[in-house]
Amino acid sequence: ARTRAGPLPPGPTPVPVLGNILDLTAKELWLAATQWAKRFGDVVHVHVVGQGLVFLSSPEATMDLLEKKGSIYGDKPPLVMVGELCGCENMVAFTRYGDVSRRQRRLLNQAFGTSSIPAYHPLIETETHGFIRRLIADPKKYMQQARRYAGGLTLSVVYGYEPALQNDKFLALGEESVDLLANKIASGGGIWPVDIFPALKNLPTWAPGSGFLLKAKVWKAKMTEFVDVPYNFVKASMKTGNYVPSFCSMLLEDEKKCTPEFEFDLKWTANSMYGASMDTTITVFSHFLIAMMQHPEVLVKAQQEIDSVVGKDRLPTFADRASLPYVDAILNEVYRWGVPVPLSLPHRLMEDDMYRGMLIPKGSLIFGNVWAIMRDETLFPNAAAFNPERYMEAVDPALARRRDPRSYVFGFGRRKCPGENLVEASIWFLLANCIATLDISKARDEFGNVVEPKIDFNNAVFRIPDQFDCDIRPRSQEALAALRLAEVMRA
Ligand code: HEM
Repeated sequence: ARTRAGPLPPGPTPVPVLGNILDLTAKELWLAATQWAKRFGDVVHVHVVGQGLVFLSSPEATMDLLEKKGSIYGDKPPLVMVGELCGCENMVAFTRYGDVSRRQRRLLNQAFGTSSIPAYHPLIETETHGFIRRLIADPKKYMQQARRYAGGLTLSVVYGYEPALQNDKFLALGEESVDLLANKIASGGGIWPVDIFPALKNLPTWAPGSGFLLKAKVWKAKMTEFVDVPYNFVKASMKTGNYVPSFCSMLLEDEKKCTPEFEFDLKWTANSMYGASMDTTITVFSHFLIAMMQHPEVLVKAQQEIDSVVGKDRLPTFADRASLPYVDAILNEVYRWGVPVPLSLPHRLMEDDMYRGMLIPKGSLIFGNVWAIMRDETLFPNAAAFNPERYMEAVDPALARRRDPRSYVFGFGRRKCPGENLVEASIWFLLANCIATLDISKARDEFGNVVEPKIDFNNAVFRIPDQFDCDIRPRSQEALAALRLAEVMRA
């Protein structure tokens, strides 16, 4: 048993009753959290209406707590509305730490461990080249195209489902469910009045204020449909023997294992990946576009690297990766500079814990402040600048690990992003092929004047920029021919 002794970690002075709720309404909360870290240190405690929040803003603190003590820092908060009422309690990102979450992680590790990733390479190639072709055809709609790419890649990797070119029904269902989840069910961190006053869930549906119960019923039906429909598609296509290998088919192959419990875990785990891959992928891609627009010299240097290693008559493949260090440096710097999920996702602490003489109380929500670490001047001199050259210098392995953005941008410990290995392949391939085939620059107005892109962030969880102006066009006729050739060779 732990002793409840010691002061709480320092933090901004709470307002009576409301706690620090005023501090938390700030846009880009990670900026405020980083200011607190400068004033109070790398472990900051804040409370909101009785809920403790702890922000960890250094590699040491995230490592010591979220990683090394992962078994008590791996829970998620109980969410009555999101979990119980809307049926999302079995989505991987919301499952409480325990048997279900361990079984889900086992499935994910099996299907997305490093050794399984090459099996997905053909799917990644198809989806990426299709995306680039659509980008070239309609560059103004790059955001929409990126959503379609992220959704299509996930559907094909998870269910072996290749979306139709127009009005695909699974993509439409996916969009609707993700929108529901992100903007309705779990907006504002997923905290509803019923989470603070659980008795509200017993309100009769005629009572004033019970509207959320009716909403939950409709939303739950939609989420369940999105869990069942693509899963049933895999099962049906496996029966006919005509199917593309996928996360689900790989795990369903051994029929003896197919107990109802196994299938329940599998279909919820599969579904969780759609929402988890959408905004994250789009955020990373957007930061890549912004970086290339703002640093034409970086794009040119990477294009020269590809031209000299790969040549101009074909596109980069996974086999070229080791010979393209500058492309990898760009990938690193896009992760570091873009900081896709700046406060990661909160973990719930399961027991009182003592750290450097401070008490971190059971039930606190713990945020890894990835933003603060990625902007740490001692690790990254001139941290605000996009500069891939910083990853071209040789440094000792320990320092390389500390500066590797993958140690942070995919989250921490027992909840670390299970899609990391897949992303490592798919985003690398996307960047390398965009660099090989596209010119990306600031847009110009009708008089030919450069339009400075307006970059603004309005999402509470992802550092996803609002739509900005950007000029995307094919780099050359040769690049277009190489793209056509790659697609023909596959067909
Ligand atoms: C560049 C793209 C991506 C980034 C930056 C990213 C980042 C993250 C982060 C920061 C978390 C929270 C980890 C934590 O709580 O400590 C997370 C969780 C998760 N990610 Fe990703 N992710 C990406 C793509 C994907 C993809 C493609 C998939 C699936 C194929 C995926 C599946 C998941 C799942 C299921 C979780 C929940 C894990 C849990 O709570 O146990 N992610 N991701």
